[in-house]
Order: sequence, then C-alpha cells, then structure tokens
Amino acid sequence: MSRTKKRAPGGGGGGGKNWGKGGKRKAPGGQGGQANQQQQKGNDGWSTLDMNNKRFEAYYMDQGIVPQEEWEAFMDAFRQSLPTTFRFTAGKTTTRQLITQMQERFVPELSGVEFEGEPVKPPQPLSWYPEGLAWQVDVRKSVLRKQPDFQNFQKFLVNETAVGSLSRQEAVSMIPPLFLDVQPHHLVLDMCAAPGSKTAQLIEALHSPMTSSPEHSDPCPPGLIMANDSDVKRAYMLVHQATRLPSPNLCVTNVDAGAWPKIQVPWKGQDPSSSVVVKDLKFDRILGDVPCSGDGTLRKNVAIWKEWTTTNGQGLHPLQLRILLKGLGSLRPGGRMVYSTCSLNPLENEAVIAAAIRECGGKDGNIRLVDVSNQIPELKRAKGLTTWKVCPGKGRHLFDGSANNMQPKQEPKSAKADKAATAGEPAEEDEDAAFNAPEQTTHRDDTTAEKGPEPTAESPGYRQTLPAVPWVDSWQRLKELDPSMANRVPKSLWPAGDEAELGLERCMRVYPHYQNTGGFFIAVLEKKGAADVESQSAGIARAVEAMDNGAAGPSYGASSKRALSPADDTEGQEEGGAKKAKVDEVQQVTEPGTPAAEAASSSKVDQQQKDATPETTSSAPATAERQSSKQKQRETDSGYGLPGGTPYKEDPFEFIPITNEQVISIHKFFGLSLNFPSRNLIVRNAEANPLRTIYLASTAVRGLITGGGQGMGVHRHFNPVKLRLLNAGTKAFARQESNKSGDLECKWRIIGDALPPIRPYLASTSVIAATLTDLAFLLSEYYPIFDRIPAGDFKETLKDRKMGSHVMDVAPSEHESIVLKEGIDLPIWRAGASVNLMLDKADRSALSCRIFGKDVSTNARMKLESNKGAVSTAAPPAELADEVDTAAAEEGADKAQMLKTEVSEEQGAPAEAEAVADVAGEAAQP
Ligand SMILES: C[S@@+](CC[C@H](N)C(=O)[O-])C[C@H]1O[C@@H](n2cnc3c(N)ncnc32)[C@H](O)[C@@H]1O
Repeated sequence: MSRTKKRAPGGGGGGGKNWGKGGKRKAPGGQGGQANQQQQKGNDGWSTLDMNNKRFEAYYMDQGIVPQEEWEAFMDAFRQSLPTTFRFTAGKTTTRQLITQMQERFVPELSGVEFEGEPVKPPQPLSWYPEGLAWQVDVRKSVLRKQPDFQNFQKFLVNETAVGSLSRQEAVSMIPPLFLDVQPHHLVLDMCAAPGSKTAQLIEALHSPMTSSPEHSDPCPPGLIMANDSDVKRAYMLVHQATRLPSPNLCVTNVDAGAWPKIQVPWKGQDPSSSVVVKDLKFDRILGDVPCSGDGTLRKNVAIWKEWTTTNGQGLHPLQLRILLKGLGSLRPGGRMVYSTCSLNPLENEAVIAAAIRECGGKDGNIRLVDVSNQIPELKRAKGLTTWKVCPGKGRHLFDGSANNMQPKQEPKSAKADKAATAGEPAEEDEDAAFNAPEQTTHRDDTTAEKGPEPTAESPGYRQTLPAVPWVDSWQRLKELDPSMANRVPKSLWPAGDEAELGLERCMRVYPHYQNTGGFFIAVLEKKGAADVESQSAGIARAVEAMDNGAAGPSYGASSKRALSPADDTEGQEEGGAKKAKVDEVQQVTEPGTPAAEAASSSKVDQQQKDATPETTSSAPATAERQSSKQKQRETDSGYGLPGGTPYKEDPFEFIPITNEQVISIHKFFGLSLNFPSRNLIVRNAEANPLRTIYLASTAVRGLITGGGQGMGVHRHFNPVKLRLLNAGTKAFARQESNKSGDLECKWRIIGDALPPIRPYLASTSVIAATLTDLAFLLSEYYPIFDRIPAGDFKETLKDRKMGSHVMDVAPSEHESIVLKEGIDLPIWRAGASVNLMLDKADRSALSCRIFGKDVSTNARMKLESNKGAVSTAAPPAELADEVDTAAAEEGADKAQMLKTEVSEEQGAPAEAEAVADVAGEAAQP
C-alpha cells in the first residue's frame, strides 16, 4: 500500500504538498512499512509523533463512519498537516480590494513556488464559501512563516489580520455559521463562543449577509449577537477579539450555557395603542459549537494520536445535551439552531441530537432536523449515522475471552467483584487499562502473519489486525452486567431505534479526505412554527422607542424577584406545547430512577464547568453561609453577582442622558443628524459620566441591558448581572487630550473603528474631501504641518476647519501611478498647525501595503532608518512644539496597548488586559 499523496475523493484535497517528509519506522507490533505505522517529520519540525492509534481505528471502523474502501484515504488525510486557510471579512470597504489583490498579485507571485522539492499549488478560494471570501494555501502555517518565497504573503496575512480585514480560521470551522443564515434583524446567540472565530462570522453576517460588497452592509442593523462562554478568561478573549470586528450589536456574556437563564426584555406589539410588556427573550438563530473531545482536529492537535481513548467522548455527552436543550428552549418558533462539534464520535453528535429531539417530543414534537442537502452543494459531506455502538467507560471488564472474541461474562460484574474482593484478588478494572493503554495489540497471530502480506487498510481482513472494542449492545444490557456502572452512564448514549425516523441522516459529517480539512459534525435544527414570525428585535425596538417617548416601562414585578434566586431561574422557556427543557433534563432521558444527572455532574468536564461558572443551581442561603466575611467584603467592594454565584466585578453599563453636556458638545461639533441614536451611548460608570470612552450600542442591545428589572449593587439593571455581561457595543468616541485642550470646542474624537455606524449621521462640516496624494502624505510624513501638505482642496479646507476630530474622505484618485479604485473614510485630528491620521501603527501599515503595495508609513520608515542606524533626529518644526504629543500619543499606541490602558483606567482592575495576556499564545480553535 502506498502512503502517498492520494487524491481525496472529495476533490481538492489530500494531494497538495502540505505534509512533512514521511519516514518509516518499525511498528510496535512488528509489522513495519504500512501507512498506519508512519511517522511524520517535516524539515520544519512538523511532528515527530507516531501518528498511529489502533484503538482509534478499531473504534471508528466498527462505527462504520466511512466505507471500508475509503479507510486508507481517511486515515492518510489525518496524518497530514493542515493547509493554511483564511477568510476576508465580509462587507468591509477593503474586502473587494483584498480579493483582487489575492487574484492579481499573490496567485501569480506564488505560482511555481516549491516546498521540499515539490510544487505548491498557488492560493485558491474555497469553492464552497460564498463570494470567494475564503482561501486556502496548501502549506501549513509554520512553512508560511519560514519559507522566503512566502514572506510577502505572510506579511500581508499578518497586517490584514491585525486590522480585522482577514481572519485565519480552519476551513471546517467556517461551516456552521453558513448554515445559520443570519439576517440583519436576527437576535443571535453563540452559546460557546470563545475564542470567537465563528462569532466573527456571525457578526459579519448580521452586518452584511454573506457579501463582499460594502454597499450592502448595514453598520447598525436591528439585530443582536450575544457571544457567550462559561470560561471567564476565554470570554475576555471574545472581548478582545471584538476590537478587530467592532459592532454596536455585540454583547459578550459569561454564563454556563447548560444552565442558560431566562432573560426578560421589554417588548411592544405592532398595535400602536399596545403597552410595553415583558417578554422572555427568544433568539432567531443559535449556534451551539459545544465543547467536545475534538478528535476531528487530529491534523492540528497531534497529541490526540497518543492520548485518544474510547471514553473521551462520552463524558461530554450530558453537558452537550444540556447545552443543546437550553438552546432549543431559547429559540423562537421558526428559529434555527446549529449544533456542531469537531469530534467524529457519534456519542457527542448523533446521540446528542437524537436525545434532544426525543426530549422535545420526538418526531411529532416541535423540533426537527432541517434537510440542508441542497445548500452549499460544493461542500462534500457524509450523512449522519442512524446507528452506532457504545463502549461504556472502561467496559472490558464486562467480557470474557480474548480481546478479539469477547463474550459477555456469565455472572454480572457486581457479584464477581464481590467475590474477588472477598478473595483479595485485584479489581478487574485493571483489564480496562490494558485495552486503553497506549500499546497497540494486533490480533493476527504470528502464523497468520507468516502466511502472507498484511492486509491493506481497505481489505476486509484489516479489521482483524486491530484490537476488539468492548461494545455493549444496550443500556439494559449494561444494567444486567454492571448495575452500578449503568447508574453512571446515560441511557441516551445508545440508539433507541427511532433514529431514521428522527431524520438523523440530515446531520452532516465532514471528513478530512473529502476536501483536505479537519473533521467536523454539523446539525441544523429548527423549532417548528411559522418561519415568518416577526423577530423579537422589532418588538424590542418598538418598546425602547415608546419608553423614550414617555410610555411606561414594563413591570417586572415578582418575576424579577424570583429571578434573584438562580435555582428558580433555570427552567426552560418552551412555547407551543414543547416539553420544558429543565436543567435536569438528562435525568429524563435515562431509565426512571437512573441518576444520569449524577453521571453528568460526576464527569470531569462538568466539574470543570462548575468550578469555572456561577453556581446557578446552589441555594442562596446555603452558599451565603459558606462565604467568608472577607469574600463577602470583596464582593461588596467590587460589584455583585447572583446570590451564591461567582462575583460579578464589571463596572456597570450606563446609558448617558441625552442632556449630558458632553453628549451635547459631540452632537453640536459633529453636526450629528437628529436621528443619531444618542440614547444608545454607554459609559462604564455608575454616574453615567463620560470620562474617557463612550460606547455605541444598537437599540436591541439597549433593550437587553435595560431589561430584566432592577439590578443589584452598582448595577441599575438586572440583565447584565444575570448574564454576567462583559462587553456591549463598540467604542465610539474617545476623549482627546491636547496641550491646546482649552481651545477645543469638543474634546471627543471619533474612534476609527466606529466610523461606519457614525458616518451616515455626520454633517458635511465634519468631512473633508481628499485625494490619494493627501493620504500618501499623511501616511509618510513625520511632522504633517499645514505648510507641508500638498497644495489642493484638502489643505485649504482643513485650514478653515475647527480644531478637533474630522473625517477625511479619500476619493478614488491616482498618486504616482497608483490607482485608488474605491474611496475610503479615515479619522483625522486637525490640530493648531498640523493634521494627523488617527490610526494606530498596525492600521497604517496595513492600509499602506493594501494601497501602495508596500509599507510607506512613518512606522516602516522609522524601522528602516533605525536598522541603518540613521534614525531621523531632526527636531519637530516650531509650529508643532505644543502639539506633537497629540499625534505621537495616537500614532505610537498600538491597539493592544490602548486596550490595556483603557481597561486599567476605566475598570479599576485590568482583568481584560490580564486575560488577554494570559491567553495570547492560544491558537484559535476550530
Ligand atoms: C469548541 S470551543 C468553541 C469554539 C468557538 N465557537 C469558535 O469558533 O471559536 C468550546 C467552548 O465552549 C466553552 N464552554 C465549555 N463549557 C461551556 C458551558 N457549559 N457553557 C458555555 N461555554 C462552555 C469552552 O470554554 C470553549 O471556549
């Protein structure tokens, strides 16, 4: 059998030169030279691990996840490193330019490049991703970094990633959001969102559904994206990521999705005479990209080869089911939820989907799997399984006989264990360790081996060379064999016979050999009901507007008080006769009297969840007793969380009164039109006082923050406490200190990232027309005093403008034979005698490379000069003596630094900065 670059059946994959040089070594079992005994080692140190795991092969071969004739291609693909894949941000003004740059510059530049003596295919768009937005290069990241041929391309990727125009993301990870079909008016929940690759796609889709064209982008759509993660550090990663894709519609929360709370919001019907009432928030779209064993990521996380055991997946099943049920309970009729994992294991996939549908009433209930087989037809995928096998825990002790011929024991385990204990014999569980131990036992005896060549992976005899798996036919059978084990294992792991009826074939399995990717599982579920039911975003907006106009707010009354007890507040919110999705739903899918919920809570993962998330099921008084007075004091000092829950230390989210003098000065200076959503401006202090940063939120976000009734401690509103809200909206205005502050009419500048949502409301007096020549000057000039600005309209208009923040509107134009095809808006600061482009270093470099094909910014020049030992030491012109600090402060600060400063100054504790630093090295997950 050749272990070569066999082209994958799915086309497009497997054949690229994206793996290291294969070395062969003698297999532990003594039969060398086969693909499954291959060791991968590239000259860039790709991996020296043994990429074999016979238990893995035996387990999945028995599950029948791919046909025998594809087995070799399937396993072979897993042993190769992943290609590099990335996506351009949909709907940004730069997106089309960047795609053109790929086509016209990098595809030709990288054609004919070789790696390890073989040609590498030039970058190509992923055929199944809309609008040519996603691309693939058939070399792994480390090669891109090290090979000189890729240097310019690598720089391009780094620059554009830093400014949010591009996201590196594994191809399969891009799939789930595509099936959600997010629209601008949708209320969207991403239940397990960190580190945020898919959240980014959801944000993009909300603003510009699957398009590369900025004309169809809505900078402040009616919908909402709520990105949640139960791990607080990872949730702060989401906050950090959000700075790359600023959106007024984004909220970041930090709760256990398996105990997703009921959220109340103000709502008003379409009838103008109706009053504002309270509604439970129902989402139009939900993504449940749940925690999983991750064996579909073998190509990236090579340690899994060694660590994988048959029990990896099943411990997560209860948590996955709880999260899915909570999601389905929070969906509006006609709403859609996508459940996904990067695991191949049916126990984490089809078994979870089937149990959830059953729990919601089965095939006649209110949840159905959507047939998406005609959507994204270019994406090759396999159907979901309608049957699978279960090997519960370390089940080997349940059997007699050789590993290849397991017979159920004659006596139930418990009786035998008792006897053994009496006789002082070792516990039989030791045998399980043997099955799951790293050594791989092959079961061809030596005589067979001598008889002929080893069967190839695609021949029927191959399975005999792998260990047997201790499968148990049903939960009832397990109960007969080992009642105590059965008590700890959920019945919902096993197929119940109704899988085909439930439509499990509609699930999707993506395998690595199909299109040179990792492995992934995706299921699209829908809550039955009219798909055209109005999104709650419209009712929330009507309610918020009515309250702005003096209508009475809703009465949260007793329900709000009840919500103070988290134990009361975790029940499901089904409509239309669906069963309630309770926190203990796992219990309901097991044999009566079987405490499967115990199994759930005894699983390691669950325990970790409990450690990391609010104790939402504990009783308040009991917890209060446990708290030391010191801890109580700390909580009082730093904010409040739910009683008994993790303290919630965030500064409050306060909307600034529109009568605030700073808001009035912003309105006047920028000539904002009357329909600018001034009421949606947030600050992070209890006094609602604009000190350094003002955030802009969408109306749906305002409804969410102000809903839920009265808050606690420093928090005026309850929802932020309940959801442990970490971030809302996007930074819009920053206070600009200047030596000439006294002369400023308005001390606030527009933050560049927030230009898209603010630009439509700006008066023409805040915008200054410019050309590419003016932009080239501002990018490359150390001291951009008025006298040095190229003669023209920009210079003349600028001189007449007031000191402060303006927008430079660069029209399509030409400079030194470089053509700018599409106009761009950029923030500038008009100082006393100079003007500055208000972009940080990364933005300047990226902009410069994108337009001029090289970095012409002062930053690059400074680097170059310092390398040559000739840094410009010329003093700034006298005109700038009292204003250089304004420019330098802005230009010198990169985003991360700005973020840290702002966080530590505004939030008292630099929690976000710390979290970002802690997780900085973490690679984006699929
Ligand atoms: C597979 S990752 C999600 C990847 C993410 N969707 C992306 O595309 O970047 C699973 C995430 O779930 C989070 N998680 C684990 N248990 C959770 C729970 N009970 N509730 C919410 N999030 C949870 C983990 O912290 C982890 O960040």
